[in-house]
Amino acid sequence: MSHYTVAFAGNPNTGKSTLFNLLTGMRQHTGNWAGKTVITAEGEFTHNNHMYRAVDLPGTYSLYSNSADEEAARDYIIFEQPDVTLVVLDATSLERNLNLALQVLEITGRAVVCINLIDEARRLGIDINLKAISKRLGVPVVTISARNKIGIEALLDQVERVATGAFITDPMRIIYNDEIERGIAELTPMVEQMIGSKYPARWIALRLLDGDDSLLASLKENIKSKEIPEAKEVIGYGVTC
Ligand SMILES: Nc1nc2c(ncn2[C@@H]2O[C@H](COP(=O)(O)OP(=O)(O)OP(=O)(O)O)[C@@H](O)[C@H]2O)c(=O)[nH]1
Ligand SMILES: [Mg+2]
Repeated sequence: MSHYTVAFAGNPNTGKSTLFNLLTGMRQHTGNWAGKTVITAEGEFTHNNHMYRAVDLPGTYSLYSNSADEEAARDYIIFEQPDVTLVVLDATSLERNLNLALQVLEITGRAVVCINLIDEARRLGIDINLKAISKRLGVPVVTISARNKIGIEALLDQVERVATGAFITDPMRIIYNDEIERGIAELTPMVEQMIGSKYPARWIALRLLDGDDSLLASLKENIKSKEIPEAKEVIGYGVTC
């Protein structure tokens, strides 16, 4: 039996813990207000003879180090490198929710996008073009209702395909303006040299250009490389975004 780790990421209140509880049989606190999951919870489930460790991350609007929750979710995805990051989106506010999905895809292609609350979207007459979204994002996209237990098997099939490598993803990557891209192109090889190729160098370079010294502090803590410089040595090196 293979073992995989699946991390649940998403905006607050998108039903991550509802799905987590359904799959693991656990009782993570759920409810209709944001910020309930403050501590990362872990549980287990099986699907098609594979065993999964599920990790319920705190809900975040971004991975830009604006809060302890964002730092925790960001660090888990970067340093723990789950086999699959399951991005849970609210079908009734896709535009806002997709922002986080794009950020996750900049860090890892080992992702599945799960559009939850499809029952609510249907009630509101929202029509979602699943094929188009999936093609654009380059990873499997599935609609579910965690509360009504709809679409769960199909979701787990896609998680399995990404976990086992049966689905080779082609994650959408944002191309920034020339100045930022030049900064990224200069910094990325330096980042790779500092921390090796195991980590998402392009994304880290982008964040360093943006002055994200919390990320630099996490790199220092998680990667015991003497080559990681002080924040002030890197930040201010490139363009101001
Ligand atoms: N209509 C509908 N409501 C849902 C569905 N899934 C979850 N909910 C509701 O959405 C609310 C938020 O669910 P949670 O599971 O707590 O959301 P969360 O993403 O863990 O929230 P945070 O921990 O704050 O990030 C709860 O009231 C759930 O009952 C669904 O498929 N349909
Ligand atoms: Mg939660």
